[in-house]
Amino acid sequence: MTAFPTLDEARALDAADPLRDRRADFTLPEGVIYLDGNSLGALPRRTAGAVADLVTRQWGEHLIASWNMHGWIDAPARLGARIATLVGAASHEVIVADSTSANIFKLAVAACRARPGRRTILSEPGNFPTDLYVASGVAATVGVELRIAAPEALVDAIDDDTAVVLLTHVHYKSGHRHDMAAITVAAQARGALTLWDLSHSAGAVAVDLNGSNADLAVGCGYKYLNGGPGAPAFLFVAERHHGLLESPLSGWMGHAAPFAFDDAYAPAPGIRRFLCGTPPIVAMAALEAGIACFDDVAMADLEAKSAALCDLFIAGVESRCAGHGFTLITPRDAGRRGSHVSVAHDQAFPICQALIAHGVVGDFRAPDVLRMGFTPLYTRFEDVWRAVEILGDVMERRAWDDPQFRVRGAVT
Ligand SMILES: Cc1ncc(COP(=O)(O)O)c(C=O)c1O
Ligand SMILES: Nc1c(O)cccc1C(=O)C[C@H](N)C(=O)O
Repeated sequence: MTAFPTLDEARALDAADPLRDRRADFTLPEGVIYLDGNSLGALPRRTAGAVADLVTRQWGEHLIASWNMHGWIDAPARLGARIATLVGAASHEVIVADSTSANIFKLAVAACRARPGRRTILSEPGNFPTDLYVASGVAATVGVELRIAAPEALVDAIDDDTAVVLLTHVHYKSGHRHDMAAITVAAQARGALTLWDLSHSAGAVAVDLNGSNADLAVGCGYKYLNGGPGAPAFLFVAERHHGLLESPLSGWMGHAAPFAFDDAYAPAPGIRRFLCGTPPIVAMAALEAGIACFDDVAMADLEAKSAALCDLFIAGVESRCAGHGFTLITPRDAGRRGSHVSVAHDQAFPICQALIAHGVVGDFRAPDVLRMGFTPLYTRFEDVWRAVEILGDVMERRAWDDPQFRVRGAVT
């Protein structure tokens, strides 16, 4: 077990952190330790100005001319190119569009149709619900079956009937990170395609889609990319599949020449064919501001800080909170996890609520998981240290054992 440092030692880690100045790019409320950036990223300082400029000057003054004048029409590809640098893709392989759920649908249908005769989509139990729900919808749409295999049995479950392997790279609950390269090799050896959900990886850990020879990927804009609630998502299609895979949502923005207004659909030659309708430009402006927070950030620094923050929290729970019934469910090996740490506890819900009341915002995931997200751009080592102290205090005083902390809202 790594030793838990003193507060001064945690502060020394912050002083030596190459990303220490990045926190100033965000608005974080006073007195709150925000450990939920893996669900909703914090507000970048530049976002309000960027959105205000878009609304008042671009929309308000330049109106429809802004599609050309302010590059609105290019926003999906421009933002995609920026995200590409965070996930190890080429700039023309990523585009911003729709929601993660809708993008899973588009790419999974396209993948199944690109593997005719194959009868299964393979995923894992406990994958993020939307991935499984959309996969069953895709299965019904294209006439295949959704097959579920436990993580340790996944590779062996890939066979000549598998059209696509749909996995979340970093598991939303446990934080477990799949070996993208190894699973991709195994899938491709059997002729299957891989579709990775990067919602909990992009902007949190180093992702190397092309280094892993991945086929397809999707991811969220509102978590580590800081695009704001409901931000548009992104999708990746490896260049070798461009021109071969077709979107089932053949909207006009994915047409080769949208402004030719032809009756017949002809898909754009590259990644743009995976657009459907008009991009949400106001939300795009917020996402662009969020992604700009990664300018000049080395992915290696991000990955190293994520690992160190998670290690610190694990060490803290296991020393300061020992004997209080927590079970670590996140891998200890930094290479096998993302940027959040989860512990199981039979009172996880009220403990989470008590922590929030004491200024530490993490989240609860049913049935018994307390999840803490460590966003490398703005979480300090001191924050993790204090969060552990407060958790220890909440447990010692049984502060969680209060009826007010058992009240559940619609969103947990
Ligand atoms: C792994 C994963 N995929 C997808 C989503 C969400 O998709 P959507 O933005 O379509 O709601 C989330 C979080 O909500 C997630 O954790
Ligand atoms: N997308 C969310 C929402 O609309 C409301 C509340 C939470 C979310 C989330 O993003 C949940 C998140 N994907 C998770 O990993 O649990």
